[in-house]
Amino acid sequence: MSRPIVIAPSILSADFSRLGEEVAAVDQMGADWIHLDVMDGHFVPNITFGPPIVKAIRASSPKVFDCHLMIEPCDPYIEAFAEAGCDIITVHAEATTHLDRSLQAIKATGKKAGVALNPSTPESVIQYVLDRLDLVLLMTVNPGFGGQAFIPAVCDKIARVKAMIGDRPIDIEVDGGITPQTAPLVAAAGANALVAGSAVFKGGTPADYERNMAAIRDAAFGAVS
Ligand SMILES: O=C(CO)[C@@H](O)[C@H](O)COP(=O)(O)O
Repeated sequence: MSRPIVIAPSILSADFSRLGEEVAAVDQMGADWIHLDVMDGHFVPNITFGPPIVKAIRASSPKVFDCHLMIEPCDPYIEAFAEAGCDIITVHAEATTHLDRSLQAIKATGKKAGVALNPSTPESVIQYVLDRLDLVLLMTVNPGFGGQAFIPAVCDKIARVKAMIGDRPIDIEVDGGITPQTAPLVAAAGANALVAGSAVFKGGTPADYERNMAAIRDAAFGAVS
């Protein structure tokens, strides 16, 4: 059975000087999840924020906090992100030698577990951990920055991952270059959770966010209904 379409604004494109307000605005304007991009300047060439910021914005929205850890190592920080209020914690397969152990560590906190794959990483790396997963995040850009161009070759991988997971209740999330133009491609291939940063926050007002999220959602629905 198909999973519901989820729109997850990436706060990487929000105004960081008003982060709490920005999170509340996308929540009230239709976001299903809030996507948190955690970058370490080592696994990816950019640095964002850590558990104290997550904790500080937790009160701004009751929605699912969907935490994408672009950090290496990841295991030493899982508990801190769980305690800060993340609901889903996703680690990169490329950032952990022992993926199964990292997923067990997430599950031990009581949170949902996800694995992210860079565009060039084959989907076979998740074959033996499928039963530990709540979410597979397929990067549609190379991680590190917002505003990059969508990589269409990932659509084939989305379809292959959908076939691999079968009836398991696992969300397929995509992240990078998602717009009303690319949303139908990923939704038709089998993705149901769509992360978007620049395409949601462009314009800069809550009314823009509402319109931008609705455009992405409508485009994705149009491809699957
Ligand atoms: O994880 C990342 C980048 O590494 C993303 O979440 C970006 O923040 C998406 O930004 P857009 O491509 O939608 O602008």
